Amino acid sequence: MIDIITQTLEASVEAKKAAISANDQRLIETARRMAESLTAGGKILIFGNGGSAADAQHIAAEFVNRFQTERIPLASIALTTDTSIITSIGNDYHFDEIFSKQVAALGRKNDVVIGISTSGNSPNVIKALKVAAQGGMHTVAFTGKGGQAADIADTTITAPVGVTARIQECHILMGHILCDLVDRILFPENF
Ligand SMILES: O=C(CO)[C@@H](O)[C@H](O)[C@H](O)[C@H](O)COP(=O)(O)O
Ligand SMILES: [Zn+2]
Repeated sequence: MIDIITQTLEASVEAKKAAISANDQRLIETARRMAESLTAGGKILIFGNGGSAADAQHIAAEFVNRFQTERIPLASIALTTDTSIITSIGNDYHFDEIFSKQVAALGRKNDVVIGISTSGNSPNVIKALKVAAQGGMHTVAFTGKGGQAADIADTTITAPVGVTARIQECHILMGHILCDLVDRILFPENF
């Protein structure tokens, strides 16, 4: 059993190294775009399914509350939390629309919209990225190796490995890096 633990650790480390070297420039560009949107009064909308829904909520909380430096709250909403909105859309229309309807209702031009999908193919994430793009929002896909989301989003942050759990471990690392970079751009006096 200890070998499983050791192998998992090694796989996670290797996955993160591969993800960072594949996305370092895109992370900097995305952080700049997020900071620009927030400075202009925009917000960050984030969504995904399962573990990625948890990641969406986790990252949105880092912006609204704080990450590592004391600073004003930053506008971010995870579209994965309101069960009345999600169940009514899923029940009255279709589960594929649970995020896109929220983007249509809440999103504004120049907001940054982040869709997280380890497969890159979840229909509700794809649909929401499309609606965001139609609304003039900047779209970012967090995926595994790519998928349909990569064909839609303005920027795709990949985790070039095949295991969903390893992809998610890369996503939350890169999500935290974005939080840190945005804070350093917006509040340089704090560093
Ligand atoms: O967290 C895990 C697996 O580690 C699962 O809950 C996973 O998030 C779910 O199967 C999702 O439905 C997968 O969707 P996606 O990441 O492919 O868009
Ligand atoms: Zn998971």
